[in-house]
Amino acid sequence: MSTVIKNGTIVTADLTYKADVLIEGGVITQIGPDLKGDEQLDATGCYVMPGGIDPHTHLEMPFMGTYSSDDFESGTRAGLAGGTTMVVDFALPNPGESLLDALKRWDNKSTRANCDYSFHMAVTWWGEQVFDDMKTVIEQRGINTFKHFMAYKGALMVNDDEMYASFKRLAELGGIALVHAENGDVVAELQAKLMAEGNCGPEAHAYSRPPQVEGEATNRAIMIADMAGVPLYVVHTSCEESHEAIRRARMQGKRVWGEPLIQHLTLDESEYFNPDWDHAARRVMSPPFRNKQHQDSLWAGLQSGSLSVVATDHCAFTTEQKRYGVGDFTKIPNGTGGLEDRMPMLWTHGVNTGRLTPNEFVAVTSTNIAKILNCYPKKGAVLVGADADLVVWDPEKTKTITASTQQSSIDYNVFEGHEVKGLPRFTLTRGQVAVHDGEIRTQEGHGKFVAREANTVVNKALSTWKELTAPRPVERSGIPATGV
Ligand SMILES: NC(=O)NCCC(=O)O
Ligand SMILES: [Zn+2]
Ligand SMILES: [Zn+2]
Repeated sequence: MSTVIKNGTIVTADLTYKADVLIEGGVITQIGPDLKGDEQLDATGCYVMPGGIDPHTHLEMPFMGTYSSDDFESGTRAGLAGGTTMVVDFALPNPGESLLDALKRWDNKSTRANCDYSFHMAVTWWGEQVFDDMKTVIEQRGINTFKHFMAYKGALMVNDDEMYASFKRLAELGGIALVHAENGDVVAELQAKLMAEGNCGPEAHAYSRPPQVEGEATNRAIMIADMAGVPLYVVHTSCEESHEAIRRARMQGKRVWGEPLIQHLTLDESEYFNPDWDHAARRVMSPPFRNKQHQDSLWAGLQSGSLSVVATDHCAFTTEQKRYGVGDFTKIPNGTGGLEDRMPMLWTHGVNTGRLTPNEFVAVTSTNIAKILNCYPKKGAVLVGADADLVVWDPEKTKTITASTQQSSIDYNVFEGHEVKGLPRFTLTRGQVAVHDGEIRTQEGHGKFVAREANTVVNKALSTWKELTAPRPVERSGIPATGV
């Protein structure tokens, strides 16, 4: 069966033009005028864009004594409802667990996905087993991205020596390092101090994680990555201090990318001062929301290209789960949702305000990350041969975000009450219509794993440069070289 999207305007990261799109067998087979298909989708007045890719989700994640509430079924359904057609989740090994055993658990959970997905592998401890497993994960499982938590001391955090060892191994294998950049030692001290002083509420979560802890860790990760010779992707960049480090590194030619979240772009720290404990705790995430100056910095980064991708870090906990931290903010499970809202919120606050062009919107929600992760143009493109992961975007469609109509399984929405203008008319996952003019038609289990090869063009360029500039002994006549 074929499907044709008619009368729309195609918007990619670099082009805008009128054409129909024909889809057969889940892929785009023709782009041009007057195409015909068995099923017709009317895109009059709409943009036809690559579906969103959210490179940062935690679905059914074991964390802080519980599991995040959206699983691969509800999470990907939420994504599709908002125009996202691929998610990348983090496989987290327990201490001492092999990377491959952790992946088996993620394989089992992801069988329920409604859209395509991939995994990043987390390095949560270091040893010979991890060193060996990394090669298998890259070469046999098609995962080229490895995350390192510089925070969550006593749980997921790795130290500098572990991080350097892992980064060097990644450089050797052609992988990409990811970091959650916060100084976990300083955060732990600040948490203890605040609690001892009677600062126990959700606002203290923000006090315990000032921009400096993020700026310091981002700088450190950039320098360690540079010494190891590995490309670096900094997740959830929330503040000027971290952005500044990324911006400077990029200007120096270092291979570094930054990923702001839609939450940090559109919500601010005043949420934590809300007199309602539940309201504030529901917004506890790391890094915390910041002030307007930091938000302006993030927007400017997207405009200028010093920041590359907008994600969600979707990690949704119910109010009941958040209440584990009543009386002790350090026990509030960290995380917020956003999968359904990322694209409409970014369009509303980015494109409708003139901060982003529609093409830049496509770049930061889909194409840039597809290139970084090495799944372009299968994903992130409107091209013949690409997967038909598409969103037919109606720039006139409006709604007020509310938990009562959302797909996510939690009982609130951090964007509750926000008006958005710009929403999907249709969302297609490999050619299958998952959202049809407001009606959800997702199919559990439709999603397939997207394998991604290592040794991307960026890896190759960086290793060529590092080889060229490697320290070399100076040949001196009459003095024999020694050493092992
Ligand atoms: N971000 C957050 O608060 N929770 C999810 C885990 C992480 O990414 O740090
Ligand atoms: Zn994180
Ligand atoms: Zn995360």
